[in-house]
Amino acid sequence: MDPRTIQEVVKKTENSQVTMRHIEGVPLLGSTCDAWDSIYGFKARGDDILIATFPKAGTTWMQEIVDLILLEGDVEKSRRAPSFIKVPFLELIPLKPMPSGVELAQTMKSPRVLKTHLPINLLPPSFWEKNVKAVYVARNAKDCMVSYYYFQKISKSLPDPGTWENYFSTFLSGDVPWGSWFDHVIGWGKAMDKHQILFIFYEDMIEDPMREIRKVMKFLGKDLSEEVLENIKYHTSFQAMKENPMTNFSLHPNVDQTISLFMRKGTVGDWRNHFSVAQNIIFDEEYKKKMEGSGLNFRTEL
Ligand SMILES: Nc1ncnc2c1ncn2[C@@H]1O[C@H](COP(=O)(O)OS(=O)(=O)O)[C@@H](OP(=O)(O)O)[C@H]1O
Repeated sequence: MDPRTIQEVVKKTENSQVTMRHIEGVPLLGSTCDAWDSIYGFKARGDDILIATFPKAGTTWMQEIVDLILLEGDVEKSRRAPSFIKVPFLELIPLKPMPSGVELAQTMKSPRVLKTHLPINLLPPSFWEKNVKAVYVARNAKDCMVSYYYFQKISKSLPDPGTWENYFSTFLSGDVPWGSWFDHVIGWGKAMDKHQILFIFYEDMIEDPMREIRKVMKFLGKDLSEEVLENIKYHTSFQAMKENPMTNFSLHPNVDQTISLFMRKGTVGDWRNHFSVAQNIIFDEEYKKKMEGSGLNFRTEL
């Protein structure tokens, strides 16, 4: 990316105010709400591949895996641009001169890989009209909460998370950008019956990345050699992505990594270092109520 573009956005961001509003009861960034008609009216193509997640569930990791599968393991080509440019973020409206997700997607050749954090009920209908394949990555809520807390501290596009104590309640009540983790995973989980959705757990990716990469490969209709798959696994490991400027967000104008890194820990169970005993009890009670009958089994440790 042109360094002048980055500087321009950094300056504007410093003076901008983050606002949140609602679309159908879901809290979203004000800029997304302002542009809602163009986002909801987005024209998907039949060969698009959608990566859908609740924030911090492993989106960037899956983006790299999908990109490398499509490129049949060509690492050089995968470094053609930062992950947030090569995979347009559908509902994101960054400050000018950065293009919006929709604008970026419209200029791209097929097959496009697209990112969204939208809950299923807000997804532009053209995705299902065109029978687009979607990979949904789900991560347990406790680790998502911790990861999101740190990300809200470093992202200038998101509201400040406040104290951990306050954030715990805010997250649990679903008052964070993109709303309730519970509604998100349950909604996308149910949609598996009707649409081409591959549901992948972050915890499974940590446990056995090769197994999960193979699932994605098959879903995308590819057949790659063991050697290529090993290479993809290596280049999408936490360490490799942490060192790669194209994936570690060091080139992102709205993320200040002096407080915390984007590639922060990449583990299962970091919530134990943040949840108090009381918070854990409150969380588990709420979780039981909300997730009963969902058929989804999340692991909070391996
Ligand atoms: N390769 C790999 N292996 C393991 N973990 C990884 C990997 N890549 C990203 N991550 C971790 O994913 C978290 C960021 O999530 P997202 O990419 O979904 O963020 S975002 O919502 O798109 O901003 C964030 O989690 P935390 O470390 O727990 O904060 C990243 O470290």
